[in-house]
Amino acid sequence: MASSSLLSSPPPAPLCPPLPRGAPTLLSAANRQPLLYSTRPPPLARANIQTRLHCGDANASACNMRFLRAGGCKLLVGLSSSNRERGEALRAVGGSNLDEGQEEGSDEDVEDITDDALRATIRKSKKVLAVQRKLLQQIVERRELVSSIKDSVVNTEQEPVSNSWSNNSLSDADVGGSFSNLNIDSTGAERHRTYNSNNTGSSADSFTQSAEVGRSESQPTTSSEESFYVEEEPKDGLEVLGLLNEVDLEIPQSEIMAPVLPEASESSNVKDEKHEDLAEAKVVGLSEEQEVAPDEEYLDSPPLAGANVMNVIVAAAECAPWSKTGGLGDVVGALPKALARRGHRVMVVAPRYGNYAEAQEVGVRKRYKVDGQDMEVTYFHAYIDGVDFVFLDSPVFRHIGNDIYVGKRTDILKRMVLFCKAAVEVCFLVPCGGVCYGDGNLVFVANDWHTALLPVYLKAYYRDHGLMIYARSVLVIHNIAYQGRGPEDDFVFVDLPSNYMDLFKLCDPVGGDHFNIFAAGLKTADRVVTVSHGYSWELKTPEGGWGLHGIINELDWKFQGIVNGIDTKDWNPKSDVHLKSDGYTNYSLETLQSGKAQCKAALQQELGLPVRDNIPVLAFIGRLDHQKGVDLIAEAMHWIVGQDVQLVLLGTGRPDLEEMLKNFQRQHGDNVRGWVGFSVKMAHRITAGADVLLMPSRFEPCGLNQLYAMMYGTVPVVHAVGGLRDTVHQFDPYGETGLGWAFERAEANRLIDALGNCLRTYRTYKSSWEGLQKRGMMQDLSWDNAAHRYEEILVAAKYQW
Ligand SMILES: Nc1ncnc2c1ncn2[C@@H]1O[C@H](COP(=O)(O)OP(=O)(O)O[C@H]2O[C@H](CO)[C@@H](O)[C@H](O)[C@H]2O)[C@@H](O)[C@H]1O
Repeated sequence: MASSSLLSSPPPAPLCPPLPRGAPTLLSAANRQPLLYSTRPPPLARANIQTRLHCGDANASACNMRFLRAGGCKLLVGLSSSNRERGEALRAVGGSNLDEGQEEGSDEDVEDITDDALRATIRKSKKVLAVQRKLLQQIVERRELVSSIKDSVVNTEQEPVSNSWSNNSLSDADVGGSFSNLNIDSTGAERHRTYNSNNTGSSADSFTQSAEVGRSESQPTTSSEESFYVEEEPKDGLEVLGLLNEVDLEIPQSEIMAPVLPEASESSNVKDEKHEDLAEAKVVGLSEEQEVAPDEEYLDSPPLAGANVMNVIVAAAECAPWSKTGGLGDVVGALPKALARRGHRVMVVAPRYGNYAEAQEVGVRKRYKVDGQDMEVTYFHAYIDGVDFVFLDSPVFRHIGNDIYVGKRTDILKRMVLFCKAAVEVCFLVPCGGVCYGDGNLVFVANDWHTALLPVYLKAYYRDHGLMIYARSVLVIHNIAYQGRGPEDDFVFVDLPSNYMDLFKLCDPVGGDHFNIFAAGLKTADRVVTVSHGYSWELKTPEGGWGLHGIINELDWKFQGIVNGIDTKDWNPKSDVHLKSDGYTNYSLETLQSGKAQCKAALQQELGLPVRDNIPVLAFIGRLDHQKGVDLIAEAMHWIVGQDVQLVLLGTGRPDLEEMLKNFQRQHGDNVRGWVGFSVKMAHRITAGADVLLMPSRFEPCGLNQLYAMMYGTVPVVHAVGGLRDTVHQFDPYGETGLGWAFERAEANRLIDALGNCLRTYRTYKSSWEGLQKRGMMQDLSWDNAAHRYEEILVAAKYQW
């Protein structure tokens, strides 16, 4: 067994010298301020990060402190001289987190600072307390409402004639329906909670939910126990106020414990404060003069990860919108934002393939050895939608653009070696918002074979040496067909001790004895995820596991499927930026018929097809390769062109398939368009303008296009495999249920059967068609559900030893 040979071998020397924990090692070129890390992982993200600043330049220091305050840090301010300007600068940052640590500053300065700091802290605390008070009020009001509802129900049963409900025109649905309870999907998994904002006041469920906001998880929901909370209020209040009176201005617990994200914009700050406030909501008694009008904005905060808040670093070869060749880029561009919305501190690390306007150089440089050559990496950073995007710049990545996997096998391998070596250290090197992530409470999320070396490096360079022992790794399988296979000699490139070779060795009928990067990553990661339930099952079969099924079966205990979500900001017909010109229009469920008809006409016009509203427009979007089954469409072409339909294909990939697309257009110019290329704009426009999306994929780990299609009222016809089986439920004309057509075998005649039924429904059964469209659009396909599932995996990894 690979693992036993690893254990019996002497620990290999670290190839990249690890950074000693707790040492002030990292200097940002811009600021050159040593950053100290906490030596124990805090219970919550960044709970006890301390940073010591030496204030040379007043404005720079103030600026740094803004960052640090936004990052929830406790500042220990070292004053190197006293002057008015510096005092002003310090006041400008609010100073609520200022601490002692005056090395040479005058008492006057310090008093000013501490006064301001005290005032700011009190102001902030008042705001927090006001929100908490409002929450309690809501709890009480809703409890009263619920008990009055219960009374009414009892009265109804006792006095059927004088029914108080009928007076209020409230049905049963009104009582429990404002909060749609946990939706259970076909696998029995919890899907989502949704609130009906118009009706929260009358919902028992919404009452429970609101009450939970102000409680720790273990706290019960019965009314007697709720009153227990109320009785506890004064004690909490005293605790909070006591904190304010402490001379050394320790940060109030509410600030320390809350997940806080670095400052980027006003709006994100407001959101962060909301998180703080609600996460730590405890009720305190306030005197009249202490009362502050609660800010309504604080109250509609999304659910938090609570005590599960972690530091998460997502590493991937591509990240939309900066780099994307397919679904991996989409996932890496969107999932981190959903995790950040839950309160985690989240970073995405990706190579910098071009000049990205949003990202600024952070001034840190580091050299790594790859194949005996020194390669320098510089780091660029942008903070967007609550996520730190860190791009690694090196000549080997530069100017690749979207041709991410260009070059020889060994060139790609070396790029990924460099990327993974640098990515595993990014938590020490890049001061996001002024503070590095550090290695406490940290989990890396690696994606596909390109970053499967990251869990291996984490182990070989660090954990085997007693370093980064609290950091964990999760590996996500987006597509097992690409594994980073090569001859065993490739091992020299990955720069690992020889006893690690066992992890990479694989023998299968396809590759014989070979070197396999995905295999090593799967064995080393603390948890493994794949992107749908269907695919998680298929991966364990010889047909679906592509040689890795044996390993996947062995690691079943740490393996799970989570269906991808979609970025509902990017892919939303209501707001899609690509539908704002050239005759296209945004539309919603309410304007579906007119909006979609307009988009269809605009698409036909843009592609030079006859503009006809009664002809069904079929579409295919995807990589042109064996996986996507575009050749099945080719086989069915003779039938398709006889159906009075229009067909639009957008794709790039294998040259022979690209040529095939061009030929389709040449041969059937009146009805078929084959667009060879990669165009995000066209992908959006086709999704909006088409009536039907074809996805005859031979295998499909999850598939995003069918999800996008359903969001846009475009009905999918798919091969029932992997994530397509999970997400496209077969239309049942009798029950008027289902979302599209899913055929059982990847064969042209099956595709023809399914498409035939689909076209018949489109032409003959208009109301059924509309039902299909609407059911698709009404689903909650957002990443928020999946992010919750990922969070469970991250926490499981955290407690994995
Ligand atoms: N020519 C073109 N022009 C513009 N856009 C194009 C395009 N070709 C493809 N795209 C876009 O690329 C994405 C493709 O995503 P998919 O999930 O369908 O497939 P992919 O196989 O790349 O992803 C892999 O990873 C994802 C994420 O986990 C899994 O869903 C999937 O099953 C797995 O194969 C979509 O956003 C699509 O619009």
